[in-house]
Amino acid sequence: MKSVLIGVGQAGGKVVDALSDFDAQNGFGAVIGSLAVNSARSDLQSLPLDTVLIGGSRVNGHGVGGDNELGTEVMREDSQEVLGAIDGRVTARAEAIFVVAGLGGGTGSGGAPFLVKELKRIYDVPVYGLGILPGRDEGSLYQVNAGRSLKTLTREADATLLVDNDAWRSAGESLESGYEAINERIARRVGLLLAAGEAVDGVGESVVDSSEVINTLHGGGVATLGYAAAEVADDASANVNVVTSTTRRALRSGLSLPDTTSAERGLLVVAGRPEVISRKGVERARSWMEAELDTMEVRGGDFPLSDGRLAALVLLGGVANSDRLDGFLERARQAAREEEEREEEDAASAFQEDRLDGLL
Ligand SMILES: Nc1nc2c(ncn2[C@@H]2O[C@H](COP(=O)(O)OP(=O)(O)OP(=O)(O)O)[C@@H](O)[C@H]2O)c(=O)[nH]1
Repeated sequence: MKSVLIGVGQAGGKVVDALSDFDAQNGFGAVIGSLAVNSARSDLQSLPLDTVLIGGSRVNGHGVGGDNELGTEVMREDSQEVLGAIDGRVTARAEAIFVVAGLGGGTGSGGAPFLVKELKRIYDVPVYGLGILPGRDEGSLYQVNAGRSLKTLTREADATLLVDNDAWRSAGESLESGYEAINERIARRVGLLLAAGEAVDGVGESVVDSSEVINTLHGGGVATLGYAAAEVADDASANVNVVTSTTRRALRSGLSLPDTTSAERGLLVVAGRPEVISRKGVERARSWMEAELDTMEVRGGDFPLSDGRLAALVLLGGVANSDRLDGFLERARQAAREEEEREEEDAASAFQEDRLDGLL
């Protein structure tokens, strides 16, 4: 799926960089344009991408410090410049635009939904959000910001693909030190999804194409992506169980939004050498996904690759049930309540002090 990637904020820029790099290194050609937008100059300087600095007159290149309302404001004020920079990149070849952001910060969480809305007014191609949810140990400001941002992003975007920052982190890997590794995993998985149907090695029997990705995301809401890979035998007939068990792992333990148990639509992409992909395995895996997700709409297709391993990539659109998402929303609500209580206490104590001042 020929895509233009726009990163907003620090995480957004780094993930777009990792994705563009993955696509270029593999020669897929699915990423046809990229741009990083931020209110922090230093974050932009370290990226090998075209960049736009926003909010210069407000925050002087220092970022918005987690203030997501300010993040929206600076994007609104400088939106013409951002849209101008995007304009030349969304050519007639573009099939989708992805706006990528960490939803817990200020610039990305506040700026991304506003930018999505503007892009949707201008372009006919779908505009998707790729949102990174804060891990469960991140502070309450991150949870509150992400809760608010998720609500607007899912309303504005054609679909919002969520990656929970705890999902693709290895055991023992701290979040800070693990960003690079997490970004590489995001790049590999999302990069393969975008590349499915693009530059492929050889001709498969039923090659997936971009319209299947678009149809799976069509209808909006939250989407999640799962991935697992395994070694394969050289003969497809010996790989029925490899396809089914890899698909099961992708869905049960490889999702970007873990513990998703039902969705409106699904897509199974099996990547590997065409001669080792078992058709029977793909059909069984697809039926299993339909039963597992409680939907009749699971598409399927191959992604011929010369890679020695076989990978299953599952995309779920219109996520209906996810314990992880529910857990996050509860954390965000709780953090918002605590923030409100703190604000009320601050206001009350200021009032008491004012009264005392007046009496003295
Ligand atoms: N996966 C991943 N998450 C990141 C990365 N950098 C930051 N995050 C997450 O993104 C959220 C913070 O968003 P940032 O992108 O740093 O913030 P920002 O949008 O630049 O906003 P301000 O810094 O407030 O101006 C937190 O939940 C972080 O855990 C990264 O490189 N990869």
